[in-house]
Amino acid sequence: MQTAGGTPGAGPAVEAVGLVKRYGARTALNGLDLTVPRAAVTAVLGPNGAGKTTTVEACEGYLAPDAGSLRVLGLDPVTQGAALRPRIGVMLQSGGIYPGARAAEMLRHVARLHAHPLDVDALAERLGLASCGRTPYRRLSGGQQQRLALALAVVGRPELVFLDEPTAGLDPQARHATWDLVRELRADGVTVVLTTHHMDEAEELADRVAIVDAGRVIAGGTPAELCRGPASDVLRFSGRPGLDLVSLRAALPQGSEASEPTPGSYRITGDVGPRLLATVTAWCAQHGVLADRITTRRHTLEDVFLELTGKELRP
Ligand SMILES: Nc1ncnc2c1ncn2[C@@H]1O[C@H](COP(=O)(O)OP(=O)(O)OP(=O)(O)O)[C@@H](O)[C@H]1O
Repeated sequence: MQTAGGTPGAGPAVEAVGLVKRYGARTALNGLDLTVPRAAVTAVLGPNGAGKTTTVEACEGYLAPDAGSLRVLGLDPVTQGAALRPRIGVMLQSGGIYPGARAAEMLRHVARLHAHPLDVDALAERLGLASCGRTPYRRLSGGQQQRLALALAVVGRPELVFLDEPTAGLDPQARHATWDLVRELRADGVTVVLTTHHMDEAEELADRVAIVDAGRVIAGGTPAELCRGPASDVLRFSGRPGLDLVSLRAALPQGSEASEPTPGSYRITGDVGPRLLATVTAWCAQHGVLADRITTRRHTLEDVFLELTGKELRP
């Protein structure tokens, strides 16, 4: 799929510094800093009410921040919205579509507003919308409405696409079709910003992740960078109680730590990989220890999220 995003411009796609947005006494954004690189997928994660949708809506020019600076494709979304809007695609969580409009008509209408739209029929086909093209929006299933919103966001070949929870409520097949489309957009040089509650979605798709909590970005980086945080991967095994931990620690690679949280149950942290596993089993063999129930668990984005926000990712 060819899009207009193939020639990335200079500078980040989004640069937010110290964004503040208040609704009466409630502060939705509390000094939010966010940089979104071009031609990559950035996932914005956060618990309910963290400020994800508010951030995206500010980027789209739907609301004006009370303080801070915001540039999207180098433009101010509020004062330069007319120049910005044709270059971005927006998929909202819900609403914004006339209930009586038919899916195919809507797609063709939006395609006509752009100079180099995607092939409408091909897009409808791949998102499973071909069979419901004549169905009014209000009669589409929730998943079909969701996929139509995605199609409307990308049909104009935007440089930058905002997808607010793009797979919420979709069945696994539609979810994978959405993921494939996002990967293709990125391959074509499009910048994608998506909010999600699904950790697997962020791990599958995102080049970069920003974790938002209480109106601020509290951590950011590649998924691998975030997972390399202070709490590391864990290898556990069982053996006879009271093993010589001093000797075991001495055998482990630098940066690893061994402990016996409960008698006979051992926990080793560090860079859990084939080398560490081989070291531990070799040490056990040397010391006549039959290590039982060996498990390894890599530190996931979900663990990082929990540690940072104290909250489960899913609502
Ligand atoms: N129009 C509004 N009027 C009043 N408060 C609002 C409005 N929009 C958002 N808020 C509040 O601002 C905060 C941030 O909301 P926002 O929708 O950005 O969070 P979110 O991270 O997208 O949450 P969710 O994961 O539930 O979609 C919340 O406390 C919310 O109640």
